[in-house]
Amino acid sequence: MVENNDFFVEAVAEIGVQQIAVHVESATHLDRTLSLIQAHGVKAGAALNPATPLSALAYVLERLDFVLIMTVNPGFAGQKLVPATLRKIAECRAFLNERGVDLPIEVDGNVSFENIPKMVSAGADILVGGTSSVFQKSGSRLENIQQAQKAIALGLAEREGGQWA
Ligand SMILES: O=C(CO)[C@@H](O)[C@H](O)COP(=O)(O)O
Repeated sequence: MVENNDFFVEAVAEIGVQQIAVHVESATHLDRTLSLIQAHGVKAGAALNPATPLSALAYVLERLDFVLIMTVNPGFAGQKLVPATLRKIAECRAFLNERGVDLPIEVDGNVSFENIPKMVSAGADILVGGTSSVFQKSGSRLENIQQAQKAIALGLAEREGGQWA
């Protein structure tokens, strides 16, 4: 999470990223910053901290390419999942569906092998692989990715079973 968003959008877009998420908590003019991101040909997302309600998305839905639900309070790696965020992922999917909006939901924070199935089952489509999975020290990068893929498959099967429906 950064402040001075527009400065970082310019700097990060220049290095050729595919998507940028801006925190609604640090955006003075969220709609303007999302437009700025898209003007660089980059996908624009709105990030919500764990305690920020989904209603913060209501008037930027038309601008969004994805939603980012923070599942820890941003700041550093190695934190424990904030439990309410699992429910929030499912509620975000319902919030979008109710408004006829089909956007991918990204999740960031303690995306571990244990949490991935729950996150995917709840509706997460994009996972940030940090120290809890892809960069976990106990396995090689390849082993970690394979384990993450198995966890994703489990979550997708649970999602189809309709646990959160
Ligand atoms: O930056 C953040 C949280 O502030 C995250 O992107 C973490 O870095 C993800 O890593 P783990 O939660 O898996 O340690």
